[in-house]
Amino acid sequence: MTERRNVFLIGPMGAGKTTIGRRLAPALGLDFYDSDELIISRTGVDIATIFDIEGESGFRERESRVLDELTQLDGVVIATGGGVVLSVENRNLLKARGRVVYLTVPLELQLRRTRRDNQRPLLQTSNPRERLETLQREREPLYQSIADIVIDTAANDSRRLARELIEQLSNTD
Ligand SMILES: Nc1ncnc2c1ncn2[C@@H]1O[C@H](COP(=O)(O)OP(=O)(O)OP(=O)(O)O)[C@@H](O)[C@H]1O
Ligand SMILES: O=C(O)C1=C[C@@H](O)[C@@H](O)[C@H](O)C1
Ligand SMILES: [Mg+2]
Repeated sequence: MTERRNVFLIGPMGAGKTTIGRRLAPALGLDFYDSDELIISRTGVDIATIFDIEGESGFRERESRVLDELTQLDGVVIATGGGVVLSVENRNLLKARGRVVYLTVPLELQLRRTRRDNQRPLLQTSNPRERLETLQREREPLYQSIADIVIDTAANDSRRLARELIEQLSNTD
């Protein structure tokens, strides 16, 4: 078990990692970071552009560097990218340096939540439903393998979800 106060939010696109992390951090008196947003602000371009120029592997390298840096802090909530669990090094860092919260979301809701913006290059396909299903099949065991807490976000109210999460975190101190 980690000595750090850190909380790491993992889960697929549209699970609400960014949305809930923003609420959770001030409520816990911790600082909030979003790894996707940090990558965007450091490179000065959006994630789709990074995928275009460097491929997914270039993005994954950036993501691993940012994750290593952020998880060395103490007292942070980090909203990770949906694919962060693909690398065993990332999974080990997350497991060792904080408590890991896996946010789950049913497919229909996930589709609805991700439909609005086109910033997610992996969903720029003719069949986003199939893509989300495939990604989830591949990643579900990886999310589960490092999760300390699993929360279903289908209740659809981020304020209540943040409260529920604070409760669960205090029970697993
Ligand atoms: N609990 C919720 N209730 C209603 N809407 C939500 C909830 N959580 C997230 N949303 C909405 O779903 C969309 C996606 O949420 P968010 O960006 O937080 O997901 P994410 O897990 O960070 O995804 P990504 O991995 O792509 O960064 C946003 O428009 C957000 O407002
Ligand atoms: O699920 C994924 O692989 C991704 C999720 C987003 O958070 C971003 O990190 C990027 O669009 C890739
Ligand atoms: Mg996010």
